[in-house]
Amino acid sequence: MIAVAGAGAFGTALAISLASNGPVTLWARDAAASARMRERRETAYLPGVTLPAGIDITAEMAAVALADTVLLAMPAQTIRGFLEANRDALDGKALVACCKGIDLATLTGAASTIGAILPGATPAILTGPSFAADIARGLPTALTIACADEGAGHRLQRDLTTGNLRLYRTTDTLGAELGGALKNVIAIASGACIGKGYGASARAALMTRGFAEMQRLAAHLGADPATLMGLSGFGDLTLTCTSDLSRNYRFGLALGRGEAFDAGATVEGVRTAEAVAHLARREGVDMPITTLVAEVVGGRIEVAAGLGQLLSRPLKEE
Ligand SMILES: NC(=O)C1=CN([C@@H]2O[C@H](COP(=O)(O)OP(=O)(O)OC[C@H]3O[C@@H](n4cnc5c(N)ncnc54)[C@H](O)[C@@H]3O)[C@@H](O)[C@H]2O)C=CC1
Ligand SMILES: O=C(CO)COP(=O)(O)O
Repeated sequence: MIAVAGAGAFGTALAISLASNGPVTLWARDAAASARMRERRETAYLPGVTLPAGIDITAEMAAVALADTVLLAMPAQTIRGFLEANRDALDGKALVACCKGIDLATLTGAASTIGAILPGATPAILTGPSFAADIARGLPTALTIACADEGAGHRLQRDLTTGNLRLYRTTDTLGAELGGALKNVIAIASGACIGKGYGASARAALMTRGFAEMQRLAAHLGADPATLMGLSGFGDLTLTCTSDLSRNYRFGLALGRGEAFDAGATVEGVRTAEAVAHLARREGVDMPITTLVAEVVGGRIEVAAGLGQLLSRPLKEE
């Protein structure tokens, strides 16, 4: 039995896709929102999409406790608190983190966070190029399922593959969680680049050098370089840095244009930029683009001055 915890855009989209395989429980933390979704079979997160009958929408954690696999589809900064608050319901299960960010307090990704809080659980990561709006409409994509336990990884790959989601398997949870988190920061930089009017050539250069620093940090921390080259790294970076459907990219666009952005939107790259800037400094890894994004979103430097700093760095080998 599968449950999805978090009934925002992504959790609901995943539940819709999984419901084509069998019954799914979708847990929303807000009881009133849960009741509304159950009654109307729709959500403001996915306009125009009807929730299939196979999704059981609930605000009861007891319903989640019945599942053997729980997908965690909430913002990265909330995962730790959620796990701590629901230890009894979640321990011993396969917990598949679907968030893309680094925890600001611990500077770790979700698989490490799960392992630290619930030693009896099996941590896994589901990540890769996948806009909720696409998945909810049944459009196809391919994702990475990462689980250090090979047997559990095979089971998750089988159980979470659907008619529109093709899953590739790896045991490298570190590489998978880093790819998904780090690309959001580069997506903000890409949006700011376009918003400022620097053009597509500059964006391609930023994406490429951004990818170089993603790979540098991942290799330093012990991830498999091949993971970064796959769906969770290169694949998602490409999508998020080039599409208006990405909130991180659109947030960057607004920054570049000097416009305000929806304060309630989930823009993972903001806090992850700050977390990764700390991590890079602590580990002695050179990450100039991520560090500048942290400075820009923290309001300590303007986009134009940031680009000036990048261009005036000492010349080096590629
Ligand atoms: N929307 C998308 O296209 C995709 C999103 N993701 C990732 O999924 C994660 C969630 O994003 P979205 O669903 O898009 O965000 P969202 O803003 O649409 O929804 C967030 C959901 O998390 C819930 N939530 C917030 N704080 C919580 C807490 N403390 N405890 C429990 N639940 C809490 C909210 O009530 C809401 O239902 C993010 O890490 C994002 O990077 C990954 C792939 C695609
Ligand atoms: O991760 C995503 C697509 O794979 C979603 O990107 P945003 O969070 O920037 O909207």
